[in-house]
Amino acid sequence: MQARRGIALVAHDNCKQDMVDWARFNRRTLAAHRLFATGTTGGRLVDEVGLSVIRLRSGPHGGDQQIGSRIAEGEVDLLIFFWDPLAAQPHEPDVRALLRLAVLSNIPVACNRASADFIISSPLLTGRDPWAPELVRT
Ligand SMILES: O=C(CO)COP(=O)(O)O
Repeated sequence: MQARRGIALVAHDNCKQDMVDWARFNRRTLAAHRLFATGTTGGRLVDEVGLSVIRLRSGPHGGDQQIGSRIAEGEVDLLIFFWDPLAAQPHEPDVRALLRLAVLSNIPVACNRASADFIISSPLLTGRDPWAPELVRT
């Protein structure tokens, strides 16, 4: 049984469908952890994926800063943040501050699906031992 981790999920508007699809695919693993999300992202994860999520404010209204404070308090162990590289955000300073704090706190951060796939398949999250005898081909 894996330890229950705090996972923060955040996506900018053009990336929200990606986040929903990714979370749906990884629903079982995610559901075993304590999930935090910014407002709109969290709403979609609750409504469309059926996950239980601690919803904070919407990003432009302070949600990124709230996630940052949860990181500073040690409640968030990893951040999945699908930020949009093609659109300017009105709350860009908050986005930068969140990413800065995540790096400073040395928690894993995934900013796209490929990285998120690596992190979510970690034995630290799945509880599956990759060297378990039944998984090792001889
Ligand atoms: O803006 C965001 C992250 O910077 C995300 O906020 P929402 O999930 O409320 O759209």
